[in-house]
Amino acid sequence: MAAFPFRIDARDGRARTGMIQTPRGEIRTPAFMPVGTAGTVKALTVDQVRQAQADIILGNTYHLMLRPTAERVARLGGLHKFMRWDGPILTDSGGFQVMSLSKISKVKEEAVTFQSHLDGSRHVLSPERSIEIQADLLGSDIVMQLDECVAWPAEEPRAAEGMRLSARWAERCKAAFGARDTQALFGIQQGSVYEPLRRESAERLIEIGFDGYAIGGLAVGEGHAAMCEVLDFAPAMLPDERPRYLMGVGKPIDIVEAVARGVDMFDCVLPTRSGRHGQAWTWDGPINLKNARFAEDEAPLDEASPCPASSAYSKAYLHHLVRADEILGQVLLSWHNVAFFEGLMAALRQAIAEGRLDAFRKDFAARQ
Ligand SMILES: CNc1nc2cc3c(=O)[nH]c(N)nc3c(CCN)c2[nH]1
Repeated sequence: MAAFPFRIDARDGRARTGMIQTPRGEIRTPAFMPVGTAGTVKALTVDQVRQAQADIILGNTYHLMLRPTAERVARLGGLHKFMRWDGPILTDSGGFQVMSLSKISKVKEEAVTFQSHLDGSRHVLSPERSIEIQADLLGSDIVMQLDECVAWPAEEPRAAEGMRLSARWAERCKAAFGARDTQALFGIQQGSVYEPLRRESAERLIEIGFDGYAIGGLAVGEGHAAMCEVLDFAPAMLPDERPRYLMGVGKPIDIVEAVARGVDMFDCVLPTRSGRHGQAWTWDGPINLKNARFAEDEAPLDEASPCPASSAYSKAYLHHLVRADEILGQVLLSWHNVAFFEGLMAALRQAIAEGRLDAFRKDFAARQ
């Protein structure tokens, strides 16, 4: 197991900024990972994703094992070659997607069994199979353990049951992963909103030993305030010297507040999904280009941005594309949004390096 070097260059309160060194390139932290679920960051070429300043993207075991199958991706040279992304890729392990997407699924000690949401075919995903898919077949750089993300709200006994199953699966994933030294394996903390469960989960993961530690079980409907309450104690339970990844987060304000509480890595479909529906994220909050007020607005979304989608096209043109349901509208807004999220991460890294994160947080919250 390779504990990729993680250099922390500066701290501001509980926030950290630094860099994770991987065989396929550096990851500047705090980092945002655009989601490339089925081998594509939807509507964008890998060159546009790179130009938007993303260092790492996320792939999904669940989707790729169903289509085109992990074996086919392997026969075609692995996920990096298949999709032409030459930077680091983190893959999620599939359990969360089974619960949120597949029609029928059963969670047992041995494995999760489920029916494909595409054609109803039956599949089995065990901790060992998830590791094989991610590490051997897709060729992921950062592999996630298979876990059970319990639906919210969960009573404490149910949350404890899911957290303990995830801890047992963590053990099996570590054993299946073995001594690979060019790939990393991350554990996932569970325990819902309960501090004692979050602590037990963290202690069990640290006992097993991982290259990085994710905070799972959040951004599942609890809302910003409840998520921040958990983040007031959960990240600090995880090793200070390893990367901490908050899964599925989130809106810009969620990211800002989680960075301030010690989180280093994020992923969310929001920039691309909202872009496909006409929404653009800006420093003054989200806007929807469908709105008539943009019909003759000649200004770009952000003229200071290095991303052409943000600085070279008028809002009037984007309004037209969205109203006409033109594919280019989805492309340009997805591209702008990913660039905006990466610009937010760059601003956070700089604020931490200069010791002015609190001022940044106040200004940002006031403008959203
Ligand atoms: C959108 N909200 C959200 N919450 C998550 C929790 C987990 C979680 O608890 N475990 C895993 N494996 N993935 C999660 C994901 C998927 C991240 N791409 C989540 N997404």
